[in-house]
Amino acid sequence: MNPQTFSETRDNPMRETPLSKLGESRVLRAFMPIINAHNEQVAAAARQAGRIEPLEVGPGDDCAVLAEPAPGQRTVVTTDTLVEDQDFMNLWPGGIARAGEAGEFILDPARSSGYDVGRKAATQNLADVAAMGARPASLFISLSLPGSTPYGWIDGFAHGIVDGINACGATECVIGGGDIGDSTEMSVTVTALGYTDRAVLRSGARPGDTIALAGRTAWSDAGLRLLLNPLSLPATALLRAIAAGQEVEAALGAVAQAWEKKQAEGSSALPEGLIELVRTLTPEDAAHMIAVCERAVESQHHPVSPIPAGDVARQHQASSMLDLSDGLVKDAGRVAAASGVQMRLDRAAVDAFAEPLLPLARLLLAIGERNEAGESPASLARTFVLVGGEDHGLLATFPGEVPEEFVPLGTCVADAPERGLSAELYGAERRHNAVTGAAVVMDGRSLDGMGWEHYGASA
Ligand SMILES: Nc1ncnc2c1ncn2[C@@H]1O[C@H](COP(=O)(O)OP(=O)(O)OP(=O)(O)O)[C@@H](O)[C@H]1O
Ligand SMILES: Cc1ncc(C[n+]2csc(CCOP(=O)(O)O)c2C)c(N)n1
Ligand SMILES: [Mg+2]
Repeated sequence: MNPQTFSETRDNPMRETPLSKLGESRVLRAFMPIINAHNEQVAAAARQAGRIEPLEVGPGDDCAVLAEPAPGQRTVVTTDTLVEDQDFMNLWPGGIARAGEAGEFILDPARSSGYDVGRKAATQNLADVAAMGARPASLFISLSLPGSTPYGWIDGFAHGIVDGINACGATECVIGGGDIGDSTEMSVTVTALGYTDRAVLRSGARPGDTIALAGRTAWSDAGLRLLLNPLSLPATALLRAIAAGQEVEAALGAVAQAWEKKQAEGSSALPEGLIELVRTLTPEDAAHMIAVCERAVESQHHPVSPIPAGDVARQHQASSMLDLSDGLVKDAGRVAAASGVQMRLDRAAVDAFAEPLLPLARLLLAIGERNEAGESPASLARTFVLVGGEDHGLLATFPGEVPEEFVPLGTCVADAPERGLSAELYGAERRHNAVTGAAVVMDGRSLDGMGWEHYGASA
């Protein structure tokens, strides 16, 4: 997966040249046309639609000058940073095996390219803007990169930002400017601005509102787990061999040998669980499993947030909204805390999101993924849905009709009195509420505490 990334496949004579050999102004001279071409496209579309062009002054001066928003519009602003080895890796421990030309398997770990980082940086900031019920208007990009970074990385990054904007459907969003500077590690900070006539906050959810999700969840986390597990390489090589019709024992022999060669030291044997699993697979099963793996890794590298759904949610009177970056339970818990309600998730709806990930959960269990909730693929796939972050779907609550972009996931109920709501509001609900004081509940059990935590571990 993610084999030849954008910058690696493009014919660019400066591709391998380190930034330190080029200097800031030459880097910017090469980088800016990619940004300007995108801005020009957005401006042309605005002219054609009879809208005001978003940038009065684009990149090149001390500041950008943004066109005034329409009367009554509020400006929303957010910023987010991606750091090497915390949010992406230049070289991951695992990845998906590729087929070589002679039918052999290439067991090289995945790399995050500049293009991948650009896609992710754009999406995570656009999602925050959309989660306020706003339309993204502009991005500002700060790049801190070691001088050894090849120019191809930054060229790919610019294309990744532009493709990220387009893939998410943020059609009115321009790139207003940024900064580039030397650093010991790679880090990328994007600031995003957007406009709305009503900001949808986390604090507006009320008892009786329907909880619903637009876009994906769980996939990016499943992809992360594959990328972090070195055994994903021989495991996916086996799947490819079986999918291609190779006899299972022959495939096991060939992949075990290739994997042994690849490992300089340490244990190189294929896990028993993996051997057992692949012996049960038909070529069709293996083909399906590898397709699910590819989609998951693609979701980690290139998450796509349904940006227009943020505006739709606002128009459908969404009472609260946020993007899922840290996992359903953790992020729903933020709405619960801000709104003073309890979020009750519907098990069947959660399982419907988990179902397509079952083949990947089976594979991950076979290569040693720990699953505290039990050993079944179903419980691991459900865990991806509950704790998986970084797909940047939009989680909203609706007092009335749920727009078709959103899938219902549960209901807000009155909170326990000790968490802030009055006894009158809480009322009869208390008798049905098996877990008082919990923010997020499923099947009458508190799910609080699950999710991604910087400076901590993902539960
Ligand atoms: N260094 C900081 N200075 C000021 N405010 C901060 C700082 N770090 C975080 N915050 C604020 O804390 C809140 C939570 O930040 P966080 O980055 O978790 O946002 P989020 O939307 O929950 O996550 P994500 O950005 O992944 O969607 C935000 O309102 C943010 O503005
Ligand atoms: C190398 C590597 N390790 C771990 C992760 C997982 N991860 C990083 S940040 C985050 C939550 C959102 O963060 P923020 O709130 O800062 O947007 C998650 C789930 C990754 N992507 N890459
Ligand atoms: Mg957010």
